Amino acid sequence: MPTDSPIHVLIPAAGVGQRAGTPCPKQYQPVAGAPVLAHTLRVFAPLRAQGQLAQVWLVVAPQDGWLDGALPDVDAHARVLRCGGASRAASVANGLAAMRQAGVADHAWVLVHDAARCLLQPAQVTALIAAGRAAAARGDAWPGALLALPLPDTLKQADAQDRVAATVARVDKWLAQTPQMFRLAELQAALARAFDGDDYPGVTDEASAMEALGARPQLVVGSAQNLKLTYPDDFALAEALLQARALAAGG
Ligand SMILES: Nc1ccn([C@@H]2O[C@H](COP(=O)(O)OP(=O)(O)OP(=O)(O)O)[C@@H](O)[C@H]2O)c(=O)n1
Ligand SMILES: C[C@](O)(CO)[C@H](O)COP(=O)(O)O
Repeated sequence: MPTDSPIHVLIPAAGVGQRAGTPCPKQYQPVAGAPVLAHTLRVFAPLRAQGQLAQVWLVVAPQDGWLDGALPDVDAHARVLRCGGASRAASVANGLAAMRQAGVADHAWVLVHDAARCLLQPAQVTALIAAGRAAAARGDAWPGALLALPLPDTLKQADAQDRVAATVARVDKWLAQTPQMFRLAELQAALARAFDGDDYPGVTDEASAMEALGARPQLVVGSAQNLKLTYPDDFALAEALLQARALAAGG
């Protein structure tokens, strides 16, 4: 299979953001002057303009009533798929099926990226793409790669009462981030294999589904700034980081 297959981005954005406690689904919450999702889409714009990316696909919930108001120009940045599912994995699986129906090749690369990680930077995407292609070029079975962060803190294992049961060696532990890069048909097959008729138990990211097939995706050092906005405090941090970047860029 060609290592230089077209590269697509798939952004699952069909969650409700329950833990964030925002008045709207967190991907539509304004941060530093724009909805979280607008910042996320903006990361991929220069890569598309340079021809590194073929298309960005955005998965929202079928009943989403926020997108058109929050991002009236979304069609300029992404093809919108209103096929979100009950879980992140279901939204990704539905998005992949829609991409294939739309004619995207089986061997195309797909970079799955959380809408809620709006602090990703284009250089990290470029590094990930290089690692994914290198995995294919060296002949890895089910080649792929993901951004991740070596664990920066001491890791504790808890007992049922939240007391420390053990200190776990952290030298080989990483925190998975997104984007995660795999070939479309291989990721689709991995998710189909994980489906139990209702949901995708144990599939908390794309790599976990691929690992169950036997894949050994390449870990690529991301950044602590590539955080997933999950809890209320995360929004103030994102606001500060985005404003600092705008200032540094002279904006
Ligand atoms: N059914 C779902 C659930 C999540 N996501 C997306 O997957 C990403 C990561 O998920 P998470 O941070 O857990 O988002 P939510 O599910 O919205 O958050 P919560 O679990 O707090 O409700 C988000 O961009 C979210 O919109 C999705 O597309 N479809
Ligand atoms: C995919 C992910 O962002 C990798 O860290 C994470 O697993 C998503 O978890 P969530 O609980 O669905 O937010």
